[in-house]
Amino acid sequence: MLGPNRYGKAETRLVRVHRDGESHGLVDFNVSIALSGDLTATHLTGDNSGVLPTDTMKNTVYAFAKEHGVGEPESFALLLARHFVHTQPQVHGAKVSVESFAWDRLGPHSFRRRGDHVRTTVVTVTADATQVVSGVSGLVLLNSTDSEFHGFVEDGYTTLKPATDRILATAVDARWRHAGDDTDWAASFEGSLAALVSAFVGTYSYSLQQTLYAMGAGLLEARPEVAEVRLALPNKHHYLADLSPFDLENPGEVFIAGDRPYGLIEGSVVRDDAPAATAEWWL
Ligand SMILES: O=c1[nH]c(=O)c2[nH]c(=O)[nH]c2[nH]1
Repeated sequence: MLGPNRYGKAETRLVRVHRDGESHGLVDFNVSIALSGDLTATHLTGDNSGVLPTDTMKNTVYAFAKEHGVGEPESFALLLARHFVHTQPQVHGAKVSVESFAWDRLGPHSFRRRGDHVRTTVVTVTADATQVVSGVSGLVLLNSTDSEFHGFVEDGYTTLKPATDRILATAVDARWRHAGDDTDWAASFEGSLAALVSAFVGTYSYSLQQTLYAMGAGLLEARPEVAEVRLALPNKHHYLADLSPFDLENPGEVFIAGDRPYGLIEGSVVRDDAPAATAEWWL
């Protein structure tokens, strides 16, 4: 028997220049589309009469960018997802994911790509439900103090020493599910990002787990339109360098930046009256 399936065009790279007057606008997206529905025939017999080519999906991205312009990633993803569900009777669900790369303005038509985090969105549309998830990935944060880790379980294999002052660093991968599908997406994203960062900065931490909860709760407090936040926080370990062979003291000043393995702390923070999710959306 054929199990769950979907298909689409992954990673359509779109750059849209808005030439409205002297000063150009620039939008830089990576768009992935996945459609599901009545697709049994193509899998079992090769009958493609219900298959909208993935090539067409790519074309639709570029044509819509011209016809409708491109604003917030959530709005563009909603436009595309609704288009496929509403115009293709055999398509019952559309998932559109967008990575948005930020460019800082250098002049009226000059830009510099911002090197750090990527803004993300995943929109899922079916006949009777719409779900919008926004997020950020690759947001690297570091506190050089105000972090301790001790009181943990010690068994026969434990060698970790308790830490009363350590570096806490992570690359935030956060997604948050909106309660509705009509929000000021730009303000919501900027406010959510600011809330995550401010909780990381402002939390005196006894574990990355505690910081994770503070970040999720901080976002929910700041943004009433958000129902649930999921975070994946790699613990970017920094090891105090042993300088004693050289008769040098090292009171939390020289560190070895670890690469792997790394701790991976994951969790969600959800409003107690949050509406149920209508599609899978874990990271
Ligand atoms: O914040 C931390 N949480 C852990 O669960 C953990 N485990 C570990 O070895 N170091 C840390 N740090």
